[in-house]
Amino acid sequence: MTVDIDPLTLAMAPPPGESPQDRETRLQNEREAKKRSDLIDQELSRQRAQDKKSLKPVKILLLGQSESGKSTTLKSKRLAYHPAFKAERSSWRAVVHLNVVRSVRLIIHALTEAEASASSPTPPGPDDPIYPALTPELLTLKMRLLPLQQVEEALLGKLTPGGAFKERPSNANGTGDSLSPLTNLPEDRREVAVHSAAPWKGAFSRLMNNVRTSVDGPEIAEPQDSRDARQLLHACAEDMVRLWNHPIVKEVLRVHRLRLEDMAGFFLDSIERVTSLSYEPTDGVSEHHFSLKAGNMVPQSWIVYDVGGARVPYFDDMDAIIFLAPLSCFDQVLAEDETVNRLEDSILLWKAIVSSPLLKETSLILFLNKCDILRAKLRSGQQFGEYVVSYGDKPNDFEHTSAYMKKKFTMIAKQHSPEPRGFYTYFTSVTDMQSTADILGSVRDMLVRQNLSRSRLV
Ligand SMILES: Nc1nc2c(ncn2[C@@H]2O[C@H](COP(=O)(O)OP(=O)(O)OP(=O)(O)O)[C@@H](O)[C@H]2O)c(=O)[nH]1
Repeated sequence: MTVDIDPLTLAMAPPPGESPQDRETRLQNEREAKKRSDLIDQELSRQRAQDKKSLKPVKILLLGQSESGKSTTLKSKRLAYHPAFKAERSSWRAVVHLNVVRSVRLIIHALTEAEASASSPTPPGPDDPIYPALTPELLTLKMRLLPLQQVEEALLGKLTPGGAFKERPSNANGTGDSLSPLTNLPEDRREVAVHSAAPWKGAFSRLMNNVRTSVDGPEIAEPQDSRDARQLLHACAEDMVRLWNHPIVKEVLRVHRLRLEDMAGFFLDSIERVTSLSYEPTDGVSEHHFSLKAGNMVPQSWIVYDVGGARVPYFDDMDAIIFLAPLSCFDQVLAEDETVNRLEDSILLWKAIVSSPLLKETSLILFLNKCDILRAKLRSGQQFGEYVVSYGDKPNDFEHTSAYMKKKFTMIAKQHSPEPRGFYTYFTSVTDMQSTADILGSVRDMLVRQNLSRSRLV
């Protein structure tokens, strides 16, 4: 007969022939070992709870000239799109749309003033504006666009918590014609604007309060009223384009001294694009939240700000800047200015960023990117020194050219940083999602260590 005894039971079994005294000693030892083990467990969970509190999110600013690989970096395997990202996109779209309807409202308001002045029984005084006469076609356009006011309400509802702006001024017939120009609006309503750093921060922090989720959070569906708003905007697109391009409207705006094109959030020249049903906003600051977890560590939250385009942004409180410099573009020129070499432009942007006093305490992480394309170009015989004259006739291979560029970027960081700061470089091909995810993992570890040592925890 066989007895099925598992090895653990066997190991824990009292030794054969154990005396009552030995048994008591053994049990006492076991009780003490258990007590120690429980204490260790308690300490570990206390530390974990403490870490959870002390681990601030890592805040990263993602920068680089257009086409340098910013979006691709964000798409790397472990940072794949997730619900919060979608929610932010749709909120950003709401901000763009809000700016469109708001601009249209201002035009309608100016037309109403022009109409009122034409029908006024008293002749205009010497200081009164002289408006051109409005055509019946324009008056019809104006009527047709009035329903857009509801869109503005819906969008404001989406962007501001708790419908804070329900009590907006409106005239007796409810058309909103009596609204004052933008400059007379309450401060917090003017804030929902784009192309201007400060208002953006306000608008986005409000958005984030509304839509912030974690990686594990639920998917946020676009609300019905916001979808209706998009449909209505789309349906009105043609009328809005006609209104904005109408020569009499231009003249009325001139007399009214309203220069919409100078205002934050000007999108009237892009009505067709931004009101298309498939419009996905790409312009402006977007904020990406996710959390990365390694082994047993507490998940580390990341916030990555993608400013888009080649501007030096105004952000404080960042842990690091990831700057993407595409090395492979040594033989290309800028689309907007064919006299400027793209690699040279990247160096200039780098110089501007590292010299910025506003970002002086932020660590720099340089991704010398598109290394795979650089390799392929050099292998096919493209001569690096022909475009980067200072390179001279050094060997035309990846090792030498990449090392040369690393040295150049490093020198600039050393010479132009207002204060000594953390500086790390990586050669990257961010289309290789796995290796980018690994590099971001190292960046995270490095920043976590940096944060911990700053707060004297290690
Ligand atoms: N082969 C290769 N292609 C890359 C690499 N990085 C980016 N690309 C490609 O370059 C193009 C531009 O990359 P994006 O990530 O869109 O660049 P971006 O910086 O977000 O560009 P903007 O949106 O214009 O600011 C895309 O087609 C990418 O697939 C790389 O390391 N290797």
